Amino acid sequence: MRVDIVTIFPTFFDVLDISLIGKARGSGLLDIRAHDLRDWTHDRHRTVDDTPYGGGAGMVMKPEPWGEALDALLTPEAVLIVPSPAGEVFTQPTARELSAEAHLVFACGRYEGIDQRVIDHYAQSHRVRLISLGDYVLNGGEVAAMAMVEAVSRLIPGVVGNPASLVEESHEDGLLEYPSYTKPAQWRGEDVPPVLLSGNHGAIAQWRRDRSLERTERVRPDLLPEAPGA
Ligand SMILES: N#Cc1c(-c2ccc3cc[nH]c3c2)n[nH]c1N
Repeated sequence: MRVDIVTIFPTFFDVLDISLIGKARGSGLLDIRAHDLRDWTHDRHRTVDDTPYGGGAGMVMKPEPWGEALDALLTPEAVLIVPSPAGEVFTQPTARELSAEAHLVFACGRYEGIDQRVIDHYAQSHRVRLISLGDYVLNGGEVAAMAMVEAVSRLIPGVVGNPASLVEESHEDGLLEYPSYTKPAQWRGEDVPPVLLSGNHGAIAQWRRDRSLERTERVRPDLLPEAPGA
């Protein structure tokens, strides 16, 4: 998978050089490139923003640099992802969907956002998705893009060593994951649940399912599957 990220803070994505994603980049599984939007400006101050038409506080990102950048980076099959609080909320199904794509291009806005004509222009020729990380306000699209790149990349075969570890995770089966334990068997007077030491794999699987349902009912009842006939 190729991922291009356009931002005025390209060094923000240096962290993608480490850990599993860094290894996947090294092995060629992932081709992730961060680009400085200002490389597509032509004035002495490398200007990327201007005052909003209609007045109001803040600045809006100019369309010209974005047009030159996206013309240079978009391929016909690319999905253009614009992190935005006005977008669809990013979920594990969204991550799985995007992990099947060959090319993702992230347009990370700042200030009050990107001139709407950029989104409208590329929607005529490409799949464009406005995606929100959640219902809270960030200062720009970079944090959201980073989260999405990690959530999508880890689903690509070969990026995470043991694919089985992707199965029993929160949200992968639509529920929150069960609690996990490791050695020592006793710690500060607390014991590991005995069933986990029993070697009875059926009982362990059932205990884990019960804990997952219990946790989901308590913390995220909205994730519970509808009762049949509800
Ligand atoms: N995704 C997402 C966002 C944002 C966001 C995204 C882009 C820009 C550009 C200027 N301000 C932004 C906020 N806020 N909250 C979210 N969940």
